[in-house]
Amino acid sequence: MLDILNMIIHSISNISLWSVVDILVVSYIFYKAYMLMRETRAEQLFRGILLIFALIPISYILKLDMLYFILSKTITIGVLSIIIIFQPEIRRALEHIGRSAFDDVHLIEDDKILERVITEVTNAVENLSETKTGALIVIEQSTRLGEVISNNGTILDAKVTSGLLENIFVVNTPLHDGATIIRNDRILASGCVLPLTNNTSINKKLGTRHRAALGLSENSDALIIVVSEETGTISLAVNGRLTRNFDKDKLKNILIKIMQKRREKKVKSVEERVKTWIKTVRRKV
Ligand SMILES: Nc1ncnc2c1ncn2[C@@H]1O[C@H](COP(=O)(O)OP(=O)(O)OP(=O)(O)O)[C@@H](O)[C@H]1O
Repeated sequence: MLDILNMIIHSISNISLWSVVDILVVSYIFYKAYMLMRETRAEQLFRGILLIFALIPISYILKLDMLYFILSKTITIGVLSIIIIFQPEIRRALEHIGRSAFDDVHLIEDDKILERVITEVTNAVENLSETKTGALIVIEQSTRLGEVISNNGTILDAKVTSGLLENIFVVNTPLHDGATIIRNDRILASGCVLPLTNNTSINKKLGTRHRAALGLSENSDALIIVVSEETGTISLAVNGRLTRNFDKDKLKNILIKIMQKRREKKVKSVEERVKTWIKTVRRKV
């Protein structure tokens, strides 16, 4: 016991300033990773890994050779298995980091243009709902959806008008199947295949159109509007949540609000970055 105590005291007395910085950086990364995984199925697994990480040095210090051997091997094999099992979560986390690290390019800056685009979209949605024409409309924000578009999508690059949107979804026309994607004030592509959600708690009556909307909202910050072919119900999927029973005005207000908020967040973060940069330069001069 005295040996162990001596070893701990010796190790602590050998800690340098760089080791402290190292520990702080690693702790910060672990904290951020935990925050990203919170409330996902990876959370419990992450806790398990932390426990194993904590037990490895303890088993080493206490000379529990068998336990130490098993735990260290578990970590090596475990890391590989985690990458395979949690590929969607890891991808989402990396996209999230990428999104906050780089400037957003697909946000409508001008309020008049934003209002016009959303008015055209919501007018179309109202008419599609009245005629019970199934539709899936994606409004891109900062997550680039190029990969989704290249999945069978047909590039249109046309001005957003309610007439064109309604026309796209007319049954038995070539582009009515799949999603239509709007980038800025342009209808970028139609007939796009979206990723389906794995969420098992979604209403069993909802089919693949709604599942596709929810799936994309889990993987991006896009706003996805669904018009049900069966009931004409208007739904909106945002950030992994599907909200149903919108009318035109409610939909218009919420879309404008979310898009303006996203833009303010961007302006703020750019301002903050510039301010920090100026402060650093001043300090150095
Ligand atoms: N992965 C996908 N990406 C884009 N669109 C899809 C995808 N899967 C299905 N769809 C669209 O949804 C249509 C099928 O809708 P389905 O009836 O299964 O969905 P639903 O959620 O019950 O909607 P509705 O209430 O309109 O019937 C397809 O014809 C296609 O246009």
